Amino acid sequence: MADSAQAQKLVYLVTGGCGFLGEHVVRMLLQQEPRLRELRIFDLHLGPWLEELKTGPVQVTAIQGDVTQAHEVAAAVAGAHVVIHTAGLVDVFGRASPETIHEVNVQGTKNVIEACVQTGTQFLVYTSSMEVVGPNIKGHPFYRGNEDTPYEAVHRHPYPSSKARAEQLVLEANGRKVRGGLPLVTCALRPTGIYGEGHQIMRDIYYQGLRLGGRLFRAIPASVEHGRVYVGNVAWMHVLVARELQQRPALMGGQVYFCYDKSPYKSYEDFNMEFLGPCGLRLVGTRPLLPYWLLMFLAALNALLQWLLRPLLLYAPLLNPYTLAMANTTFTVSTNKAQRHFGYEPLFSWEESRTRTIRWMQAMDSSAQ
Ligand SMILES: NC(=O)c1ccc[n+]([C@@H]2O[C@H](COP(=O)([O-])OP(=O)(O)OC[C@H]3O[C@@H](n4cnc5c(N)ncnc54)[C@H](O)[C@@H]3O)[C@@H](O)[C@H]2O)c1
Ligand SMILES: CC(C)[C@@H](O)CC[C@@H](C)[C@H]1CC[C@H]2[C@@H]3[C@H](O)C=C4C[C@@H](O)CC[C@]4(C)[C@H]3CC[C@]12C
Repeated sequence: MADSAQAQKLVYLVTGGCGFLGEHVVRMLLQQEPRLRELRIFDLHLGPWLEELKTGPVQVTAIQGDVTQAHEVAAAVAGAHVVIHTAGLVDVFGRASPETIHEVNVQGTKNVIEACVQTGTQFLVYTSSMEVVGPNIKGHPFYRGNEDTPYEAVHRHPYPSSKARAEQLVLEANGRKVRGGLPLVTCALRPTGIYGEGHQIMRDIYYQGLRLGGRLFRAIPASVEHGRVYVGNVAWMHVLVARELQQRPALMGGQVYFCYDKSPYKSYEDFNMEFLGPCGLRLVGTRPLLPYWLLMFLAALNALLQWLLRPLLLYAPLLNPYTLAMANTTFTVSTNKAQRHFGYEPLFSWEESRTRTIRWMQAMDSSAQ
């Protein structure tokens, strides 16, 4: 066993380390990566909770920065052995312009790649998304597919388009020579809909239900399966893939892996009720209460209102044409590629994932009262 000084020798950088997923990746690294000497957390918005991490044996370096600024990224990457790039603009609600989404998700990823090449960082893990595959603009279902399932990945929306381009750039960069002459080794992880402690959309849906007297109204047929994965398991997969990428570059370099666990296949709304129900909410209707054409009309009306009101205020409801299409299209994965390539097994069972999420929501509820 190498002595502790030799064991703790690696510098990791997590971009977006203060986000919903990023925070779980940061905490998982500190718990599960024994070779960590320094953990750099790069984010546009640093969280106050970072201070509590600075009391441990690992040097935790918080870096406030913008991935769209190449020089800031290069300064943060310089000297890192591994970069986990989770930073991104996750917007399907029309909050940011298409240009801004592209600038952050695509140009920001280009800046991370070039920083690795210029400074000699050899390992890069990118947080991609299921949306790189689908649902496509034709609404084709993807039923329990895997990384090799044929599917017409056609996108028009800025967010999935930006994620698809960024993933492509990361995978194409695999094998490029970095400073010092060694090859850059990259891979991309594709989470489906992540849930768990800190999930803002779940929080928004909960408060929407409270405003409606503890009721949510079914809009999507229960038969439409939507892939979900617990944030702790996604974080664990990031830590494991970053470790094993160093051991098996030939096998794992340039590969994509769906993030998966034992979370059940359910509709988006029914799945959410696994957590919202124990918090006192009720989903009204065993089938959609409104016909789909009326939902499409209301979604289009929301999009029109957003456009009309934009000069005055940001109106960004959950229901818009894109989110309705997404929720209404089956997209689930069934794969074991991560297990076959780098021995991934979920760290948290479905029961643990569910319990942890419910506890978070109940704590959020009690603090809100
Ligand atoms: N939430 C999901 O269901 C889901 C599913 C699949 C993939 N993903 C991907 O996971 C990653 C993290 O998503 P999330 O849900 O945690 O989102 P999030 O918004 O909670 O976190 C994103 C983080 O990136 C930071 N960031 C944004 N723009 C930045 C910039 N210009 N420079 C530096 N930092 C910047 C934000 O401050 C935030 O802390 C994203 O790349 C997203 O596409 C998310
Ligand atoms: C208003 C109803 C129709 C309601 O059911 C809408 C739900 C809608 C807000 C969500 C349905 C599917 C979600 C997306 C999915 O889980 C995967 C995603 C990929 C990830 O990279 C980012 C988040 C998201 C786009 C996620 C966003 C919320 C939904 C659209």
